Amino acid sequence: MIQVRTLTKKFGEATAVDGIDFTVRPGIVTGFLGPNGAGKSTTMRMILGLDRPTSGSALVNGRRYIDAPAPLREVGALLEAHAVHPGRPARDHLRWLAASNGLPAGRVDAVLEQAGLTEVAGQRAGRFSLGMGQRLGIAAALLGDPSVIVLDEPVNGLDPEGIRWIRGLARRLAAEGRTVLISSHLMSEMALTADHLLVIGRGRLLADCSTQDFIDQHATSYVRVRSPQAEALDRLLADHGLKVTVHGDELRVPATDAARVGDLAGGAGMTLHELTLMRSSLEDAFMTLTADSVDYHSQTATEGAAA
Ligand SMILES: Nc1ncnc2c1ncn2[C@@H]1O[C@H](COP(=O)(O)OP(=O)(O)OP(=O)(O)O)[C@@H](O)[C@H]1O
Repeated sequence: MIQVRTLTKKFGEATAVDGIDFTVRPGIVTGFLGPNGAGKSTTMRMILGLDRPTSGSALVNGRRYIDAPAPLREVGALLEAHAVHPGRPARDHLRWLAASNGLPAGRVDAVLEQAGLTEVAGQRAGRFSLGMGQRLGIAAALLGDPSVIVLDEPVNGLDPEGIRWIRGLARRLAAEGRTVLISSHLMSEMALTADHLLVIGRGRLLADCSTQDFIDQHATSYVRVRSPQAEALDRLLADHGLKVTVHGDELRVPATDAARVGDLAGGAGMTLHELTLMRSSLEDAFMTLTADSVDYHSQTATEGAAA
């Protein structure tokens, strides 16, 4: 597992990561979510020993990554910028990595297969599309059969098929009992991929909970009611203890009260023109949560949209 304790990183006066604490557990996919510049990459780089913490610690399986005797067997990582010699065929790139890290050559074909690159293994990496390049980066991350996998924005720039592939792979790796940490700035993508969410904004941890809890807590829902007798209906619902709010020509009641609204209106002979369950999207919930932590954000309203 990964344990991060009061981890802080300052670049001069600027604090990129501000005393965060979290634990990433095995067997599930943990999503590391935050707007641009929130501190995701810096945190991941500290986990991987590429940046030195200003204070605090980041431990992988109980020790610092740089103290691991065989790092590639312990942690497989895909960072945003990965160095691949453009003239070298994909298979040779992986062979070189395996040899220089004392890993068995047999792993190369195994990870090519896992990444769906067997057919193109002889092609030069420089000719690869973005999606194939990401697959090669992931193949390299899996070379040491690591128990911990860290992927920084793996779906960035990928087409829907590539995104679905990453999602499936992450879930398979977690189901094998591995610890999987994936960063993203896309809430909707993480909601589909991650079991657990760590939400970060301006270097601070804003949420550390299961994806389901996040949805339950942050994605609000209500029932939209329209009726030509709105005023009378408002009084009727309020008389029966329903919490009604009026927004222009619509009434809103809690999501659980849809059937009661229908029953009460029907019983009183009132006409309904609409009875719709409305959900604010998770993206809205994420933007609301991180609104104060975004460096530059547009002024457009994020009013709840229908699911
Ligand atoms: N080497 C560096 N020197 C100075 N500032 C840095 C450095 N690396 C990151 N920062 C700053 O630290 C903050 C966090 O950056 P980081 O890259 O960790 O964010 P992020 O959440 O990964 O965002 P993104 O999705 O845009 O990559 C940003 O304000 C960034 O400008």
